[in-house]
Amino acid sequence: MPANTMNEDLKRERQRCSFDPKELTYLLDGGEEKTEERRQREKFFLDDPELSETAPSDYLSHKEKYEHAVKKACIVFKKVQQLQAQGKAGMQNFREVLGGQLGSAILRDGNPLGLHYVMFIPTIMGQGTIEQQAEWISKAWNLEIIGTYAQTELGHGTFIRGLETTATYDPATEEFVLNSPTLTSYKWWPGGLGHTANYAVVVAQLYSQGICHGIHPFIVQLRDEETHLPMPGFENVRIPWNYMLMKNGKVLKDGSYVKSPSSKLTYGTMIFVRVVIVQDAANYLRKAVTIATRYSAVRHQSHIKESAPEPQILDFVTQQHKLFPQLATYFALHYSGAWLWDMYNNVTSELESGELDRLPELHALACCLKAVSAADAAQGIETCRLACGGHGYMSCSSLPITYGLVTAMVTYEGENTVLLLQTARYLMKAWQNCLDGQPLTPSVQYLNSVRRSFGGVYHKSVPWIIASMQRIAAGKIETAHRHMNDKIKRGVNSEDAWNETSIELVAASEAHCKAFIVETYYNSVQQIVPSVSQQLGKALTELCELYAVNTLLKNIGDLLRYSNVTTGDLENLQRWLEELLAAIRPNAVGIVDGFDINDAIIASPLGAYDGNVYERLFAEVSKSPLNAKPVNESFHKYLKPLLKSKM
Ligand SMILES: CCCCCCC/C=C/C(=O)SCCNC(=O)CCNC(=O)[C@H](O)C(C)(C)COP(=O)(O)OP(=O)(O)OC[C@H]1O[C@@H](n2cnc3c(N)ncnc32)[C@H](O)[C@@H]1OP(=O)(O)O
Ligand SMILES: Cc1cc2nc3c(=O)[nH]c(=O)nc-3n(C[C@H](O)[C@H](O)[C@H](O)COP(=O)(O)OP(=O)(O)OC[C@H]3O[C@@H](n4cnc5c(N)ncnc54)[C@H](O)[C@@H]3O)c2cc1C
Repeated sequence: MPANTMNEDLKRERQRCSFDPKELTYLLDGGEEKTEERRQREKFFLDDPELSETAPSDYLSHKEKYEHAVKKACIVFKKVQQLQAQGKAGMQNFREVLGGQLGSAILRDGNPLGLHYVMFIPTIMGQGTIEQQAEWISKAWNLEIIGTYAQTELGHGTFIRGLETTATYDPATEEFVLNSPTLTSYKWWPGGLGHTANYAVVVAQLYSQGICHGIHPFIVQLRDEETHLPMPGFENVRIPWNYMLMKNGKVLKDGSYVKSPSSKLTYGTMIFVRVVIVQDAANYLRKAVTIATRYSAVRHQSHIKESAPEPQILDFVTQQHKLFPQLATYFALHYSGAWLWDMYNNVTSELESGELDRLPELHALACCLKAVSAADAAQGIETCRLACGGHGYMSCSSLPITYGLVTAMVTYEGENTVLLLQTARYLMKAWQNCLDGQPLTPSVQYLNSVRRSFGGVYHKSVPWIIASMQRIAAGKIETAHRHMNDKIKRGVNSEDAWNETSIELVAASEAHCKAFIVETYYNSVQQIVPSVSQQLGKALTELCELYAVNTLLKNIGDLLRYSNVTTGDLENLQRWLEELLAAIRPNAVGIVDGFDINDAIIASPLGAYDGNVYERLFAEVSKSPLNAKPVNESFHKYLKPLLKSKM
C-alpha cells in the first residue's frame, strides 16, 4: 500500500457518516479556536525530533526507560516554559499541557515529574498557609525543586489513620523530628520518591506536648539540591517548624496545637486527584475505543452470508455490542467528570471562606465516581483489546499498556472498594435523613421521590430509565440500611454489622453512582443538542440512549427486584438496544474521528487514521532488535549444542 493512502474501508466509513466529525471535535474541545490551540500544542510537542520515539521503549531496560523518561520530561518542561514565555493561554503548568493522553504519548513509560505537578504542588496550595505557598509554589512551578506526595507506607495505604511515620515537635529547637520507626512505616509507592524528587510532602502522625493529633502534611527535603545525594539519615530527621503545612491544623512555636476547622481538610488533595482521575479514565477509554473501532472497520473475517465476501468485523452485532457501549461510556464519564470538576471548584472556593457544608457530598461523589470511572474504563479498554483478537494482544497495539495505566487507577488514590464504602457511609446517613423527613442534598434527592411512588409503566425514554435506575439505587440503599439495622437489633455491634453488610453497601454505592452518571449524561446531552446540527444531535442522543439501555440491561436482576417492570418491557429494552446498535453503526468511525486523537497519541498500528493496519503492523515488528539478524546467537550457544547432543 503506497504511503499516505487511505484504506478503502475507512474511506467508505467516512463517506457514510451522517455528520461532520469536525463538529464533534469542536464541541468536545469547547470551540474551533480551542481545537486549533490544542492541535498546535500537540504539534509543538509531537513534532519535536527530540521527543519522537526513535525505537519503541519496549526494548529498553528498566533503568534505560527511567533515564529516557527523565530526559524527555526535561525537554517537555523547557518547551512548556517556551509556551509560557509566548503567553500561550492555558499553559499554566506541565500537567495542563501534558495531562492525560498527550503526556502518556510522549512519556510512554510514565512521567517522573507527574507527582510533582499532580500532588506535590496541589497539596502545598491546598494545605499550605499563604506564606508557605509564597515560599514554595514558585520554586516548584519553576522546577527549582522536585516534589512527591509520600503518604502510603509499606504497611498502610488505605487506612491513613494507621500510618506509622511520626512528626514530633521539639519546642526547644522549634523543629519537627520525623521518624519512620518500623519497616512497615517506610514510605512506599510515592511516584518519584526513589530517584527523582528532592522534596516530599510527608504525611505523618503529629505529636506535640506528648499528644498525638493525627495525620498532618510536612515538607521534607530528601536529597541535596546540588548533588542530589540523599540527605543524611532517615530516622529522626529534623525539619524547621514552618515545614509543617499549617493552613488547617497548626502547631504554635511553644508546641500548642490549634485544631483544623475540620480534620477532613487534610484529605483535600485526595479529592482533587480523584476528580482528575474521572476525566483521565474517560480519555484513555476514548483512545482504546478509537483503536478498536478503526481496526474493526478494516478487519475482514468469516462470513455473515456464505455467498458474500468476508465482512468487516464491525458488521457483527456482537462486535458492535462490545464497542459501541464503550463509545457511549466515554461520553458518560466525560460529562460526569465535567460536572464533578465544577462541583470541586465551587466547594473548594466555599472551603476558602470556611463553608464546609458541601464537603461530605463532594467526598461521596468523588469517591464513587473515581471508583466507577476507573473500573468501567479499565473493563472497557480490556473489552476493546479482546475485540481486536490477536493483534489487540500485541504490545504495539497500545491496548495492553493503556489497560495497565487505567487499572492502576482502580487501586491508587483510594482503592475502589474502600471508596465505594465511603460513599455508602454517606448514603446510609442520607437514607436515615429520608426516613426522618430531614432535608436531603441534591445528589440524593431522588430518595424522597422514589419512596413516594412505585414507578410508572415502561416507556421508551431515557427519563424512564433514569427513574428505574434511581429506583434500583434507592432499593439497594434501603435493603442495606434495613439489613444492617436488623443485625444491630439482634445485638450485633455497629462495626460488625457494617462489615457483615458491606457487600450490599458496595452494591448500593455502585447503583447510586450509575444512576447519577446516566442522569448527568442525559441532562448534558439535553443541553447540547439544541446547539449542534440535527445529525450530530441525533448521534449524541443515540449514544446517550445506548448507555442508558445497556446499563439497565446489565442490571436486569435488580430491575425485576426493585421495580414493576415486566418481561415484555425487558423484550422492548432488548429491541431498543439492537435498534441503537444499528443506528450507530454508520457513524461509528465518524464518532471516533471526532475525538481527533493525533496518530502519535493513538500510537497503534491498529488505530491509525489511514487504516493501513497490516503495513503498519509489519513495520512495527521490524523495529524489534530481535529481528535485526536472521539467526539469534542463542541458536549457536544453546540450541545447536543441544541438538548436536541428541544426534
Ligand atoms: C490522575 C493523575 C495521576 C494521578 C497519580 C496519582 C498516583 C497515586 C497517588 C496516591 O495513591 S496518594 C495516596 C492515596 N491514598 C488514599 O486515597 C487513601 C485512601 N484512604 C482514605 O481515603 C481514608 O483512609 C478512608 C478510606 C476514607 C478511611 O479513613 P478514615 O478511617 O479516617 O475515615 P472514616 O472514619 O471512614 O471517615 C472519617 C470521616 O472523614 C470523611 N472523609 C474521609 N476521607 C475524606 C476525604 N478525602 N475528604 C473529605 N472527607 C473525608 C469521611 O466521610 C468521614 O466523615 P463522617 O462520615 O464521619 O462525617
Ligand atoms: C501505580 C500506583 C501509584 C501510587 N502512587 C502513590 C503515591 O504517589 N503516593 C502515595 O502515597 N501512594 C501511592 N500509591 C499507593 C496507593 O495509594 C495505595 O496502594 C492505595 O491507597 C491502596 O492501599 P493499599 O495498597 O494499602 O491496599 P489495601 O488497603 O491493603 O487493599 C488491599 C485489599 O484490602 C481491602 N480493604 C482495605 N481496607 C478495607 C476496608 N476498610 N474495607 C473493606 N476492604 C478493605 C481493599 O478493598 C483491597 O481489596 C500508588 C499505588 C499505585 C498502584
